Amino acid sequence: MSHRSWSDRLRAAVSARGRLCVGIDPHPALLEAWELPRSADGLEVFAELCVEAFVGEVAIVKPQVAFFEAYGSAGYAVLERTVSVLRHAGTLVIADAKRGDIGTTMDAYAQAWIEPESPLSSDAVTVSPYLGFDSLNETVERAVRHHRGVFVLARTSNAEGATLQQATASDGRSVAQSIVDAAVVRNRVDRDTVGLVVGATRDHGLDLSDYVGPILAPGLGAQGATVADLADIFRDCRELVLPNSSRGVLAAGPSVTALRDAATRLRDEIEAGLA
Ligand SMILES: O=C(O)c1cc(=O)[nH]c(=O)n1[C@@H]1O[C@H](COP(=O)(O)O)[C@@H](O)[C@H]1O
Repeated sequence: MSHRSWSDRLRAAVSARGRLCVGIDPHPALLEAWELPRSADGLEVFAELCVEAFVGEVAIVKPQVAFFEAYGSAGYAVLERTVSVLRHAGTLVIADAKRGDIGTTMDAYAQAWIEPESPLSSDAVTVSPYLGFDSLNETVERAVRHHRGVFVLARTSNAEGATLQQATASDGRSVAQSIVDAAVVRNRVDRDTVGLVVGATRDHGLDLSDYVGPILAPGLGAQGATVADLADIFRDCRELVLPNSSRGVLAAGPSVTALRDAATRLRDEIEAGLA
C-alpha cells in the first residue's frame, strides 16, 4: 500500500471517491448527542461508527488528534486503532496534529505520525510552519522517504489567523504567501509532498498560480463555508482541493446510515460544484 507514492495514492483515491475529507472530531457535545459516555470507551464507539460510515465512500478521513489526546493514553490507543483500521480498509488518513517545533524536535513528531513502524503512522499529518518553513525540512524529507504527505498551515479558516498570516514580511509578501512560495519550491522536487492548508471561510488573498499540490480546505458546514464558496475561492486551482467538514457531517450521527448519507451527499455536492 504505502510503497506507491503519496501523490499516486492521493490522486487515485480522489478520482475514485471524490475530494471530500471528513473529520473525526469527537467533541464532548457530540459524544453527548450520540448518547455516548465522555470517556475513552465513548470515543471508541464514536470512532467505530465513523469508520463504518465512511470507509469505501470517501477518499480521506482526518481524525482531529486533540479530541483523542484529551483522554490521555487511552485516547491515543483508540486513535491508533482508528488510524490503522481506516488505512487497512484503503481510506487515506490525515492525522490532524498540527505539530510545529524546532527541526530536531519536529523530526521526532514526524517519526510518530509518518514513520511506517509507528503505531500512529498516517498517510499525512498537519504541521505548523510558524517556527520557520525550514524547521519542517527533516519532516518533509521523512515524508518523501516513506511516501507520505505533510499539510502546512498557510491561511487558516479562523478569524484570529489574519494578524499573523497576513502580516507583511520584510520582502513585501504576506507571511502566508511566503509559506505558499516555499511549498512551490519544495514540490518541484517531489510533487504533492507539501500540501497547504487554506481555509474555505474567506477569500485567501493568495497567489496559488504556481502551486502544484493538494490544498486541505477546512471550514465547510459548521464554520459557515459552502460549496459555492469553495468554487469561488479556489476557482483557479480546483483539482486537488480537499474540502474538509467535521461537525457538519458528524451532526447526522449516531446512525451509520445517516452519517454515510450526509458524507456522500456532501461528497457529490462538492464534485458537482468543483467540476
Ligand atoms: O488543519 C485543519 O484541519 C484545520 C485548519 C484550519 O485552518 N481550520 C480548521 O478548522 N482546521 C480543522 O478542521 C476541522 C474543522 O472542523 P469543523 O469546523 O467541525 O468542520 C477541525 O478539526 C479543525 O481543527
